[in-house]
Amino acid sequence: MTTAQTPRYRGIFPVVPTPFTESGELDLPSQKRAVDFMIDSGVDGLCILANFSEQFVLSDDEREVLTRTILEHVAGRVPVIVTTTHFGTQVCAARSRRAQEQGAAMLMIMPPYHGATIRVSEEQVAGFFQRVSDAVDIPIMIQDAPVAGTPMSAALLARMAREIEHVSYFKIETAGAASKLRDLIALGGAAVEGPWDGEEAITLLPDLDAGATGSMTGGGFADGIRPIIEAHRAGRRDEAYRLYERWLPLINHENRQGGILTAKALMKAGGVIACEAPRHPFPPMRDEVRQGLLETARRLDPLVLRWGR
Ligand SMILES: N[C@@H](CC=O)C(=O)O
Repeated sequence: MTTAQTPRYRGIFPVVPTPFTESGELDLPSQKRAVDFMIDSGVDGLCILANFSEQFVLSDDEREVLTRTILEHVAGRVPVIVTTTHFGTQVCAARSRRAQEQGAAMLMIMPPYHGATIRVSEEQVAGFFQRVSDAVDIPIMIQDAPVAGTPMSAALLARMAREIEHVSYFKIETAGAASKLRDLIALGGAAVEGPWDGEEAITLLPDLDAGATGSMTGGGFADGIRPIIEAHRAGRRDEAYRLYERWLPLINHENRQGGILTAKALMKAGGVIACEAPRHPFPPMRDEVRQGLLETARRLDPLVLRWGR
């Protein structure tokens, strides 16, 4: 049995952004360069089709193209988590099965939600994950994110970890993430193979102190965040703290200012991708926000600003 001491995956698994052309088409050459840059920046793995990949503006056909293109291009260099969130259990199970066939290492899934008000009970949430788990043979990461508007208690998450075969990783992005990670680890024990955090690493240090073994960050500067995780893992807490202090302005900018478009703005500035535009109706990044982002990033000399030059 896999135990919490020997997780299959740990470390930094940033979200891969989805580059579009100015006219809003998928830009696959830029997509491949984004992936190559991210691997060069030192990721332990990648996550595709997440919210920071703008998954909500992609068609089903485009999801298929992106998954195939990225997994073929990565070609096993690092493990890839594929997000398969959908409200419908059958759709999510089919998406998940397909992602597994294409080579996904893990699936990331939010609980079922639709719009601002359509939600289901805890029992239905557990039943949803049970059926999706029954359809696959790879680990499932439950994404506990405010965007789903579905509060899941640590007790519910721990119960699903214990009772549902492939539910074993948890990305906790809610307020008070560190306390929730502590509760989840205490309640779930070895069934919680991967207690992770997200939210662009804005709560990374408290979450690592709480026992997080992985972090799903933004895609632009793993070369800055990975050393924090490694220093902490090696017990060099002062060094982890110093590094976190150094990178926190950029992490904070992504979490609170640049948001979903941050990685693409950095990659465009560094010559990694051709265009940073989002897809309509998502608004482009304001010039002042981009200026602040780039000024903050230049102080740190991240690889992203040098990789394509
Ligand atoms: N990092 C998360 C953000 C949560 O909504 C993601 O991209 O899905």
